[in-house]
Amino acid sequence: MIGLCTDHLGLDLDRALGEWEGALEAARAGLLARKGVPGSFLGWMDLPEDTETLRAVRRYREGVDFAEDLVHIGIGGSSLGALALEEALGEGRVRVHPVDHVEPTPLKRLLDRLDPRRTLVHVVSKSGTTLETLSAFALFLDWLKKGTPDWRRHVVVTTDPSRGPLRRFAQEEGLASFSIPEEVGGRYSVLSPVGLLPLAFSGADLEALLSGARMANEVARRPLGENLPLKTALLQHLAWLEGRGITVFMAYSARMRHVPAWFVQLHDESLGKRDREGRRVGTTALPALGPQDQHAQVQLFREGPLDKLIVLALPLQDEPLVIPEGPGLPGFLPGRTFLDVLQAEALATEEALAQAGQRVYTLTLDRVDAYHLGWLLQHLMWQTAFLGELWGVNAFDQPGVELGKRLALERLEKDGRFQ
Ligand SMILES: O=P(O)(O)OC[C@H]1O[C@](O)(CO)[C@@H](O)[C@@H]1O
Repeated sequence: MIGLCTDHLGLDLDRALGEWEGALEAARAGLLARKGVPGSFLGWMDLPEDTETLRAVRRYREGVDFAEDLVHIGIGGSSLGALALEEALGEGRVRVHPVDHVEPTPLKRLLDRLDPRRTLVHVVSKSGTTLETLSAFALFLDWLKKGTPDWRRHVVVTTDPSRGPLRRFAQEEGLASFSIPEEVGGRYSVLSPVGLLPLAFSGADLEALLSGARMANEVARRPLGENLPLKTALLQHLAWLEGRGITVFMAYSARMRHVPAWFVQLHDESLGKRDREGRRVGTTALPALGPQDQHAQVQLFREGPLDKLIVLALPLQDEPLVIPEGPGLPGFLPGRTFLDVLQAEALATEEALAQAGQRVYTLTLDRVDAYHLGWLLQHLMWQTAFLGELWGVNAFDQPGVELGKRLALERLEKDGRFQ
C-alpha cells in the first residue's frame, strides 16, 4: 500500500482535516461534478480501467518481432512519465532510448549506435505539432527510410485520436497508431499508450500498473479520514498558506530517480497560473533524490530559507542485500542490509529537516513495483486536481507556455541562430 507518515510534520493533521473538511469536500465535489463534461480533461481518471487499450498494446507488441531497441520520441507529458516508469520497471527486454531534446550530438550518437532493421520508433505528441518532437521524428524517419525497406513497420504513432498532423500522417501512410484520448492532457497521459507501449516492449507488468492506479482512484473517493490525495492536497495547501513557495519531491529510490521530474511538470504546469480573480498562484516543485541530495541540496534545505514543504517517497521493502565485511566499515554496518541504510538515512533526513523548521512528510510504498508506481502516479494526479480546485485554477491547461513556442517559431522563420 501507499502510506502517509506525518510524524515530523509539526502540525495536527486530523485537526486540520476537521477545520478544512468543508473546503476539501467542495473541492472533490466540484472536480467530480465536471467528470464527463467535454473539455474538462478528466479522462485520466478512466485510463486505469481501459483494459481494451491494454490488450491492443499487448497485441501490437506481440506482432513486432524485430525490435531490440525502441526510440521514444516525445517531450514533457509525452516523455517524462514513460521515462520514469521505464527506469523503475523496465526489464530491458527491449532497450528504450528516450529522445526529448534537439541537441545534435546526442541525436547523432544515438543514430550511429542503432541498427534501423532492429529499431522501433515510437513518436508521441498529443497535439502532433510540437517542434522538438516533429524535428526528431523527421530525422529518425529519414534514417529508417534509408536503412530498412519496410520502414512503415518500424514506426508507431501515439497522438490525438482524430486531429493533428501526426494523426494525418499515420493515416496517410497506414502506420500503426494509438490514441491519447481527447479528454486526457499530456501530463496526465502516462497510463495511456504514451507509457504503456514502451513498457510493453521493455517487459513491465502493465496489469499491475493499472491495478495500482485503480486503487488510487478508489482511495480518492473514500471519506476524508481515509482519503490520501485529499490529505496530501491539504498539506500542500497549508504549506502554501504559510508562504512556503517550494514543494520538494525527494524520492529515496534510485529506480524512482525520474519520478520527481515527472511530478515537477505535473505540479508546475497544472498549478502555476492565474486564478479566477487573475492572481498569480502556485508553488514551485523541486526534484530531489535520496540519498544523493543529502550530499547536495540538503544543506540548503536545512539552513537556507524556511520556504519549503519536503515530501519524501520511501520504499519499505526490497531485496535483502546485506553489507559484507569491508575495509574501513564501522563494526555495526556489516550484517545490516542496504535497505536499512536507505531507510535510516531517509528517516534521519526527515527528522533533521523538521528540526530545522521545514515542513516534511513521507509517502511510503511497500515496494518499488508496478502496482505501487501505478498507485503513486495516479495519487499525485488526484492531489494535483484537488489542489487546482482549492487554488481556483484550471489544472488541465497551460496557457503560459504558448508565447515561448510562438516566439521560437518566429525566430526560426527568420534565422534562428544565436548572434
Ligand atoms: O504531447 P505534445 O502535444 O507534443 O506536448 C508536449 C508537451 O508540451 C506542452 O504542451 C507544453 O509544454 C505540455 O503540456 C506537453 O506535455
